[in-house]
Formats: sequence, C-alpha cells, structure tokens
Amino acid sequence: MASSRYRPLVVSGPSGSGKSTLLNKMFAEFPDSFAFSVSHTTRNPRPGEVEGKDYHYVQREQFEKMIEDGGFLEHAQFSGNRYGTSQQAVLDIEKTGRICILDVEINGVKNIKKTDLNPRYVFLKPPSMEVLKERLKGRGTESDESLQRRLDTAKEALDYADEEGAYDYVIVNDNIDTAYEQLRAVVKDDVEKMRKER
Ligand SMILES: Nc1ncnc2c1ncn2[C@@H]1O[C@H](COP(=O)(O)OP(=O)(O)OP(=O)(O)O)[C@@H](O)[C@H]1O
Repeated sequence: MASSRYRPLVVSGPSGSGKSTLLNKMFAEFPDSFAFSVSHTTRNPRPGEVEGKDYHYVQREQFEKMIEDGGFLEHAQFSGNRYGTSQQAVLDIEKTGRICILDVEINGVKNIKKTDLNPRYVFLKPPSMEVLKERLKGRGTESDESLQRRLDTAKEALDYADEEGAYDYVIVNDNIDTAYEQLRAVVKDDVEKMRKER
C-alpha cells in the first residue's frame, strides 16, 4: 500500500451511541473527504438498495470462498446472514482519494487489528447506560427485545473500550457539539492535508 494514503477511520460504539449522528455531521461538513467502504453481504437486497453502493450482494458460497482466500479484513454474522469488509472495498475508497470510514462492532475492531490496515480507532461512548437506553428508546426504532439485546451488547463494548490500548480515541457523546469537535480534531490534520494536495 502506498505510504501517502490517508489512514482509514474505524468508528465503533454501541448501538445508540451516536455513530450515525456524528458521522452524518462530518459528511455534511466535509462532503468530499470521506466515504464508507462498501461491505459484502449474503442477505438479499431490500427495495431501493443498489449493488455496489449499499452492499456487494453475494451468495454464501462466494462469501465463504472470499474468507478462505483472505479477502476480508473482518466479517461477522447477524441474524443468519454474513457481512464483511473486504480489503478491496477499502482500496476502492482510497483510490478515490477519500478517507475510508469503517463502522464496525467490537469483533470487527479486534479482527482489523490483526491486519496491516493501520487505521485510527475511535470509540463513541454513551455518557451512561441509562442515557443510552433513553436514546435508543427515543429513537423509536427498537422493540423491547432488540432494546435489551443492544444494551447487553453495549455492556461488552464498554468493557472492551476500557481495556488499555483498545482505541486511540474515546469520545464521550454527552453533548453532541462537544463530541463532534472531538471527532473533528481526530481527522483535522488529514482533511487539511487533503485540501492542500487537491
Ligand atoms: N449527544 C446526543 N445528545 C442527545 N441525543 C443524541 C446525541 N447523540 C445522538 N443522539 C440521539 O441518540 C439516538 C441514537 O443515535 P444514532 O442513531 O446516531 O446511534 P448509532 O450509534 O448510529 O446507532 P446504530 O449503531 O444502532 O445505528 C438518535 O435518536 C440520536 O438523535
């Protein structure tokens, strides 16, 4: 990989910690600087989803072959379907000159650490479990069961984030503007460098 490439940004945090909210703010402020890598999935496309934009849709056999060939930086299974980030997906973003963003959960973070990707690792932390619960409820997207599942998973993610060296940056999303300023500070130098190089 070229050494002048911008380091990808891994953003992790429990469901409801504010990843989408903060990343959307960042995309809005710097529309040409960032892009999500396009994941592979074995699930079927939903109406309106576009191959190569929302996901790369593949058959299970193809997905498994890619695992065997070492094509994935990380992969996981959710409700019977497989999802993964390929090395190629990150390269595709890098070719566009943008900073690649990977929104992955804890196992993804652990797996990416075993590769030579060398991203910056950011963890978005809710101010407390109580606040996280209220935000998830307030979003109005969860059933009681999925709320509980998200809270259980959140506990694991918070424990991992407390481990020494797990993340380069831990941003507590209490006040949205303060949290955004911290996220911005992480990418500020790269964004400035990119402006100069273009
Ligand atoms: N600092 C904040 N103060 C108050 N509410 C917030 C703050 N940050 C995010 N929220 C709200 O909390 C809810 C969860 O945020 P968001 O959907 O961005 O989380 P997420 O980490 O992307 O979750 P998921 O992983 O499930 O997609 C949203 O309703 C959002 O508006």
